[in-house]
Amino acid sequence: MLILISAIALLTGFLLGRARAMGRENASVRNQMELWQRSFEKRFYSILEYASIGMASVTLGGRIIEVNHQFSAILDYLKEELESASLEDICHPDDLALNLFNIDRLIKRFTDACQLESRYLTKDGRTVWVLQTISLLVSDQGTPLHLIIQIQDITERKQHEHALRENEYRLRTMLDSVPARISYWNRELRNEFANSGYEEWFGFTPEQMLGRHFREVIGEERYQANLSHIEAVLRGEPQLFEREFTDMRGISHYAQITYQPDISGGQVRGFFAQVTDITQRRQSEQELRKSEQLFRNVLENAPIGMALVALDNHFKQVNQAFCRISGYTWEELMSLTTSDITHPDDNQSYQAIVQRLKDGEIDAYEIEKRYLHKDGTIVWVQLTASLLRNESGKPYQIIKQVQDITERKQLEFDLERQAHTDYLTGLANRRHFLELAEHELAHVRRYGGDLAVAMLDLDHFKNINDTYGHQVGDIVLKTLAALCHQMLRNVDVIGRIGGEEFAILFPETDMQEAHEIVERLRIAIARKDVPTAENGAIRFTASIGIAAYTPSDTGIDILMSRADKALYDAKMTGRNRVAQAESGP
Ligand SMILES: Nc1nc2c(ncn2[C@@H]2O[C@H](COP(=O)(O)OP(=O)(O)OP(=O)(O)O)[C@@H](O)[C@H]2O)c(=O)[nH]1
Repeated sequence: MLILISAIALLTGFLLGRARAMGRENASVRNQMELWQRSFEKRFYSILEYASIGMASVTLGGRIIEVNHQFSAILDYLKEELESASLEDICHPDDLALNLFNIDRLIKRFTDACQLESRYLTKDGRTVWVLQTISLLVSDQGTPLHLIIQIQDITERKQHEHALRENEYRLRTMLDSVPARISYWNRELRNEFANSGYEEWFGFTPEQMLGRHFREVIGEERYQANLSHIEAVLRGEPQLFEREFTDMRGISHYAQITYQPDISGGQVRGFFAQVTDITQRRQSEQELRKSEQLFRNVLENAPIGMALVALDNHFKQVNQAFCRISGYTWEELMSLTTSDITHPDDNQSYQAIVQRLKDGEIDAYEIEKRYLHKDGTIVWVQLTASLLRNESGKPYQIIKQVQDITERKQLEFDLERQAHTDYLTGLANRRHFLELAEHELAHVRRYGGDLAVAMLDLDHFKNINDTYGHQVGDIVLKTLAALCHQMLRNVDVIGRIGGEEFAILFPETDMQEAHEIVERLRIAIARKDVPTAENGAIRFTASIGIAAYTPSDTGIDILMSRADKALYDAKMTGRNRVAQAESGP
């Protein structure tokens, strides 16, 4: 009501003042005025009471005298509750001081009214943002009477503004944390946005970038270099290119640049620029290329064969040395697998070890194996294989290094043969014969079966030597070896165990069979002509003792010594004959 009265008082005061000034102050006018005053009173009362703006009449000391409906509605109070409250009760504590300061300025007449956004508290403590106008009501004499406070609820707008600011803040924080320079340029090439990345390279903060021309930011030279891309993006064509450049600190970078047009309604309004530092990527790409080149060079020029093989055994890459070793061309090998060139006898064991590698049981292996050269010959190789894994540790290829060791292998075989063989006759030497015989005896003792041994000694060999010479004696020895080879089975082992002493091992043979065989051999020997240069053909004979295995032959020496005894008997009973050993030691 006081607001109303105050407003009417102001208005009637104004009208009466005007009437006085016009010199027409008389009773009828005064009456008329009072009528107006009453009429206004009624109309303003309803207008102000139900105005959409909250209004309050407040004493100069801050006590609320009267509020309209909207004022109490905004603050969620009953009108009566507010009319006994003070400004301190409803102002937000953080805004109270400013409000009191402004009221003080009004009272001191430094200003007529003050408008500001301020926070109030509702009855239940909620914060309400209002647009607040405070004005001072003064008497005719100019004495301050009351304060009139008008408030408009702007909480929703403030919340939107706050949300917008939050979003902007988040977006900028996000864009500032992106490891790239991001900016927006309008058609006039003036900057409208830039993240903080530009400062490091070009020396401009995002704020300093705003409104600057593209040329000014990146410099004339770079601007000219990029002009064709700028023109293209302004035609609506997205751009992607790379540039090497030095930043303001003298550090050189390799950058990938994208320009994305901002098109609206078919018109290019501007473009987004994104500059990504790809220096490290470029360096690692270059290093990778270098190491790949190096690897290729090493592979190609390596003196040993090298091959990259897929897990399905297909060749993926081979060098010249590998082609030489295998006899196949690069193209041929690319359609072959390692099994295709592996000797069939080695393939099974080879595949087994490759499988262990693929299964991750082992990371590398080294073996000697046989390849089949394209021309069908056997190539012995020493092969070293290592598993290659991808970045996630999964096996994906095998790298193989292959050395041709055929010559070395041949030498080894020759040496081994020499170590086992009698140089004159080519038969097994004493040591090797004993090894084989011992092995055979162990087999029989374990699994059962027959085994016989014959000891053979040339008769009066000394006479042959003495009569025809040592050379003829050698020929006789070789002739005997050849005859044995000719007449005995492949499984029989023949050894020269002394000067003119020989031993023959007959696996799976009993005494009777052995006897028949050596008897035939004895006859053949006796009938064999040995041609000599000076004396025509000569003949020689041999005495043979045989022993068949019995369980009491616990070692080959026992079995052989029984055969030796029989040989002695054969010698003693006239030579050129076969004698059987008694069974048992
Ligand atoms: N030509 C030649 N003679 C050898 C070789 N090794 C041993 N002899 C000879 O073989 C002869 C063996 O003679 P003896 O042990 O007396 O036996 P033998 O003359 O055959 O008489 P019996 O065995 O009793 O029939 C010796 O004269 C040896 O020099 C050899 O490699 N070449």
